[in-house]
Parts: sequence; structure tokens; C-alpha cells
Amino acid sequence: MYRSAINAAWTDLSIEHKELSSRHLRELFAEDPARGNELTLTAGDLYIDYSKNLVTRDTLELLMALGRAAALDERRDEMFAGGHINSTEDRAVLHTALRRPPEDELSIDGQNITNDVHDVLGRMGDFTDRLRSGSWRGASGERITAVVNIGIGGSDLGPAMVHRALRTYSAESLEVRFVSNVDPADLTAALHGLDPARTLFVVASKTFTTLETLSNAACARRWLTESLGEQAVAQHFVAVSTNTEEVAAFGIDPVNMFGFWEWVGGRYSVCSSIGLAVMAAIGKERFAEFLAGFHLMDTHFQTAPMEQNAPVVLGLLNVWYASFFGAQTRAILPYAQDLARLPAYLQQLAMESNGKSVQLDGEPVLVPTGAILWGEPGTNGQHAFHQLLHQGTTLVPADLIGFARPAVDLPAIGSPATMHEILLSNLLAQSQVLAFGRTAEEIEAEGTSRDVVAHKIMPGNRPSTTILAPMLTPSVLGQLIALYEHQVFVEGCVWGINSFDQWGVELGKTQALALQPALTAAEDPADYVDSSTEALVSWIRSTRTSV
Ligand SMILES: O=P(O)(O)OC[C@H]1O[C@](O)(CO)[C@@H](O)[C@@H]1O
Repeated sequence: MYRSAINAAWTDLSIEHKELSSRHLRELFAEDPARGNELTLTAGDLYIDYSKNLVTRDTLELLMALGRAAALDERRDEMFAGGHINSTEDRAVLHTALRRPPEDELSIDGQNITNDVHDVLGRMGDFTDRLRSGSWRGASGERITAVVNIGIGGSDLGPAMVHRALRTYSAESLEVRFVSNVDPADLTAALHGLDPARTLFVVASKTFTTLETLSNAACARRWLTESLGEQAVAQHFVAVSTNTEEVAAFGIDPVNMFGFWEWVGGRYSVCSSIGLAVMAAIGKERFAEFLAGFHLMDTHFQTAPMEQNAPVVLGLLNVWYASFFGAQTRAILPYAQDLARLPAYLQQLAMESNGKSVQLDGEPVLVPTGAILWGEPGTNGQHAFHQLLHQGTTLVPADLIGFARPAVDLPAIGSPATMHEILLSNLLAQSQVLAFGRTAEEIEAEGTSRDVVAHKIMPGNRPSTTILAPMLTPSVLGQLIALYEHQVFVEGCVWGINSFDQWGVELGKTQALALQPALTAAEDPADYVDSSTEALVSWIRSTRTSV
């Protein structure tokens, strides 16, 4: 029943796609001028204009039918209730439990996990209060002035992105830095200028077995102990993990460990103790506002009718472009420099979740699934890749994200507008030009010479969604992240894939370990399965010895 309903909805949408392929957003707006006001959504503090997407109201009805056929409501409720929807790892997917208010109990296997969550939040709050007030001292009695978060993937991208986004809310007395790459350049740069006596490391790893993180943590530990001695580790290292045994084996006292749970996926973990470095920067009160923002969007996702449900509408639009238009990428264009790391964060969220080619039952997926996400803050991207967005041959749906008020504004010299107003006018212009372009007639009418007209035509009809909020606050950031988390969920349900495992990254890890001897052994072990790897190793070995 479920499969046949999806197939029927899919067939209807294929027909709709054919019909819409010959239409232009100019026509769609002319036919339905109210769409600019009405194809919009309000979710928490976010105002979302999706009117400049390649859909009519009929298309939207068909997309909703697809969502109903995919049993979105039931699947969502199963996730929120702790069903083991991560079937290949037999795990619940409960990142939403990390942001429930204390009174909002959730019982899993007889345990009220909301209490567990708030116990850890309480410990994080006490610890970060001590750091921020200066009552947590280093081994030589100095105040801690720098926190270095060592983690990778979800144990880095979330806190690093959020820390940057909430820069203006951060304490000036505590500098927070991030190290992720096993490239020694990363750790070296992060430690540059730091005083061991005033530095605290947060080793963030869900599994506490990740090679990059443990390698960086071991080097950081040596850097510290060379200057302060072994006994300094207790005051200068804390861990964030689910793996107490490995934390202890590394030499961090579990008393200085902040736990979370296997039902929190790495890329969904910024609300857990993985957010410790963020809490250290912005304080527990602001961190609570951040979590409340997520919860607001969670509640919207759970309660808003499908047609007004922002993650549902946007998630279905993502499916529309990826699976029907074959759009392989989506651009994330924050018109906010403080969101510079948002595209990288969303890459992991979306691509590790939905970069899959088998369905839940192990059968191949028959349609294109997760798109490649990429992007840069506006207006920088305009001077780099927007040319292709406007006149290239590839369809790239774009999300433009902006804020009515900036944290700080500056008067623009020689213009009545402020810098922030200039920024916002660029966002508005891009959304308009992408959609409506400029015709040959309009260009000719400007007096352009005939042989240049074709080059200047702006085809338009390039879809975009505009997401606006009053200001980039902790709560708004939480809402925005949760909006994307739930879109990913919606897409995964429709495609019938498991959005919560990541088997595709495992083989590379084991192969890297297997290849280490090729670089470290005195003699080249020359035990390769392919001639390309053999030649690459040989080139590296000979080049290293010849320098
Ligand atoms: O937090 P951990 O266990 O160190 O894992 C880091 C990252 O590695 C991955 O497992 C895969 O690269 C991500 O999903 C995760 O966020």
C-alpha cells in the first residue's frame, strides 16, 4: 500500500514536471500574483519565501500527496518517540530530546531521558561558569583564557560553526579555537601564541576512537605536559564523549567527562555536550536560548499542518529538484559573514545523512537522492560563482539567508544606506534576478549592440528560497539548524533511505590505517592491490628522501 501510494504520487509528479519544464517563473508570477505573499511560511521567528521555486499550487498539492504517501507524520512521530529508525545500527534517533524543556519528560526503556539530558546540561553549566568566572584554574594557578576544541566531523563542525555565528555573544575573556584536521598544520596553527598554563582542551569525540581526534589530542597533551608536567592533565583536559572507558584510557579522569548518548548522531550533536566549547564562549543562559530555538522548530515540525510546515515544504522541494529536475547541487548562501561556516556544517548534515544509494530494505534507490550542498556568504559568492548560477547550464536551487537587523552596522561612505542595508539589497537583488532574469528585448532596449545581446541575456527561472529572521540570535540559529535537520529527515523518508548511518566513510578509515606502513616502514612493503597507489607511494617516498 505504502509503496504503491508513493509510486502513484511519483507518477503524478513526473507528469507535472514535464508540464512545468516549459514554464517560466515570469509566467507563474503573472498568472498568480498572490504567490509572492502566499507561498510563504512562518516558523518561529523565521519568515520563509518559497514563491520563487519552480512550482505552482498544483505542484505543491502533488508534493504534499507524496509526503502523505511516504507517511511523513508517522515516521516523524516514531523518531520523536525514540523508535529505532536507524535500522542498520539498531538505534533510536533522539537529537530532539536534547532540547526538550526539563518538564517535558520522555521515557525510553523506563528511563526519563529528559532528566539525563538536563543533568549533563547542569554539569556543563557549572563547569563553564567556573571557566568564565576564572574559578577553574590551571595547574599552576593561572586563569584559563583559551579553550581548544579538538574533534572532527560532527564533533567540530557544529561547535565551530555556532561559535563563529554567535561571535558577538561570546565572552572576550575566553578565546575559543578549533582543531580538526590530522594535518599537523591545523594543531600547530591553533596552538600558536597560546600559553599552556592558561589553555584548556576539550577533546570531543562521540566514539573516542577517531584517529584524527586522538592523534591531535595526544600531541596537544605532549605540548602541555612538556611545559607543565603530567599532573597538569586533570586541570587542562576535559572530554566530551559516550565512551567512558576510552576517555579513561586516554588519561582524562571521567570526572572531567561530559557524556551523551548513542542515540545522538555525530552530525546532530551540537545540542549535546559536544556544544561545551560554545557554552564556554556564550554562557549557559545563551546556550539555553540556543536549545530553546531548536525546540521551537521541533514543535513546529510536530504540529504545523503539512502545507504550512516549513521543514516539510522545503524538504519536499529539495526532493522535487534532486529527483525530478536532476539538480545535483544546492547552494547555501548566507548573507551574513557570521554564518560563513554554515555551508560546511550543512554539507555534513545533508550529505552524510542522505548521500545514500540503497533503500531501507537494501534495494537500490532508483532516483537521484541527496544533493551536493555548497556555498559561501553573500556577497563574496557573487564575485566568484554567481556567474554560473545566473547563466550556466546547470540548475542550482539556492537558499538565501538574511537578517533584518545586524549585530553591528556601519554607515556606508558615500551612500545613504548602511553597510547592512547594502548587504540586504544584494540578497534581494539576487533572488529577483535569479528568478526573472533579463530578456533579449529588455537588453536591446538599453541600446546594447546586437552581437553582445545573447551574452547579456539573463535566462532567469532559477529557483531560490529566501529565509529571513529578525536577527542572528542564539534562538534564531537554533531554529535555523533544526529547520535543516528536519528537511533532511523529510527527504530521507520520501527516498526510503536511512538518513542516520554513514557506512560510506568507514572503508576510507581502515584503508588509511592499512596504508600507513607504506609511508613509515624503512623498506617500501610494496604490497599494493593497484599500480596507481603503488606509484603514488613510490613518488612520495622518493621525494621525501631527496629533499
Ligand atoms: O565524534 P567522533 O566519534 O569522533 O566522530 C566524528 C565524526 O566521524 C564520523 O563518524 C564519520 O566521519 C561522523 O559521523 C562523526 O561526526
